[in-house]
Amino acid sequence: MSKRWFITGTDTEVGKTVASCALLQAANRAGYHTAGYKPVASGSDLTPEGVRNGDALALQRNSSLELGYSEVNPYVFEEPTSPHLVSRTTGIAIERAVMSQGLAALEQKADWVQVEGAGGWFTPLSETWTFADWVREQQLPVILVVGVKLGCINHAMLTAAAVQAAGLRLAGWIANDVTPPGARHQDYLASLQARIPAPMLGEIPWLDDPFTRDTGRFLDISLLD
Ligand SMILES: Nc1ncnc2c1ncn2[C@@H]1O[C@H](COP(=O)(O)OP(=O)(O)OP(=O)(O)O)[C@@H](O)[C@H]1O
Ligand SMILES: C[C@H](N)[C@H](N)CCCCCC(=O)O
Ligand SMILES: [Mg+2]
Repeated sequence: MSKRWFITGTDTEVGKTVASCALLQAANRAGYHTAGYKPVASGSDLTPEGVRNGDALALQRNSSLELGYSEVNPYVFEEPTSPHLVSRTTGIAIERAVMSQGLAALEQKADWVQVEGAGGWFTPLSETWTFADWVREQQLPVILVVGVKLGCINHAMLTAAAVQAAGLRLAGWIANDVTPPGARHQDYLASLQARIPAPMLGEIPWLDDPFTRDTGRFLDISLLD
């Protein structure tokens, strides 16, 4: 049985991909055969190889297994907006079955599969369902990435409450420093630690090059057991 995780965040642009790459690096170091998965990506570029999303490419690069692009990212949209909107505009319906088949295929190959969502917990995938509905269907344990800044305590508590209301396990959370530490930084961390009902796996500092550095060392994945 593979270990499976769903990586959500307190918002879009809070470091889910940075933290996902760090988690993959930590799992690689622990000897897992890892695969990253970005089922739905919006905000992508047309390249000679086809439409490519930066998150998916980063997950592909940091997976220990050699994975084809479409294995990592079945739904790729160019416009950087909410998936339900770009799905409507392009006429390409996002189907749960396709998302689930992609996950099942990676589970055949990898013993550690990490799924990155899009935006925050309730990002809509159509007029009638959200990413959270699929996570619930899949019964994935959730890891929450908190972009540490003013406002994140409320967003973290709302997300933790929603995950628990869905009957899912909040397995851990990661503090990601999206700015240089300000005067209240330690107070924010302590406030989050006191309120998020899951272990803090680590803190990723503010870095010049968060995608090219060895960031796995900032996380303790043994806390996920
Ligand atoms: N620890 C960090 N240090 C410096 N910059 C960071 C850090 N974490 C994230 N960033 C910057 O913040 C931006 C957003 O990060 P990232 O792409 O990981 O967010 P995301 O939550 O995955 O966004 P999306 O919702 O689009 O998937 C990136 O430009 C990244 O370089
Ligand atoms: C384009 C962006 N970077 C993400 N890929 C998608 C964010 C969806 C947010 C939906 C919302 O809550 O408004
Ligand atoms: Mg991302």
